[in-house]
Amino acid sequence: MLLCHEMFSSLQGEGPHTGRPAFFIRLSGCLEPFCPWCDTKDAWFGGSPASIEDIIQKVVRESHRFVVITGGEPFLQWDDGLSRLDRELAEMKIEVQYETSGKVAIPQQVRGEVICSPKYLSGKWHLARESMYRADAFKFVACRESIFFIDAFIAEHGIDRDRVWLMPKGKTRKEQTELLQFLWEHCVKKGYRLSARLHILCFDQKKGV
Ligand SMILES: Nc1nc2[nH]cc(C(=O)O)c2c(=O)[nH]1
Ligand code: SF4
Ligand SMILES: [Mg+2]
Repeated sequence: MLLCHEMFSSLQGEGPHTGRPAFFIRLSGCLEPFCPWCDTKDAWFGGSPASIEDIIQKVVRESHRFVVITGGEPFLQWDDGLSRLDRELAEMKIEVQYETSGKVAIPQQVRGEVICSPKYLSGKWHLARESMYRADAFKFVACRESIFFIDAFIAEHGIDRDRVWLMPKGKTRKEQTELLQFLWEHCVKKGYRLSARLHILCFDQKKGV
């Protein structure tokens, strides 16, 4: 069983697969330190139990070949069923992408693609050491105030810049658009990539998209 906050079909709004149709599984539960800008606070606690069979049936019914597993922090439930879901979707040749903060160690044996979005809070980064080695790409929620710390983190860890996406901080279309030009100019300077949060540009503050 997995504790699930919501499941929905939408477009992947963030990172390397932006614009791609996807089935989203938002698992419940996150851990401290919580991010004040979090747009999924409702997923921090609680959730409804869903069996792996039910989840797979939903993916099949919606005919999706691409599944995004997010949260909350999805890897909190790795040993409670997520490892089985990961294996079964891989066996069905359904592509899986994880969205994680990396605050809990990303399991080294995970088969899906892992997009890690490290969090800078109270003057430090909150990333498990193992997460650094397993992440396939890094996505940073950025704004004018945090850009210095993000650059320093990327340089310190020698992260390949082709694996770095900057994404504007902000829950509304207005906040997003105000940052895009600044972030793009910074990406050009540093050799990073830019990601909008396309679902917010498309749907603004609508839930479940
Ligand atoms: N459309 C859409 N794309 C997303 N990519 C990552 C999301 C997330 O909440 O982790 C997300 C989300 O919530 N919606
Ligand atoms: S790690 Fe993600 S889900 Fe958890 S509080 Fe931060 S933004 Fe929200
Ligand atoms: Mg989201």
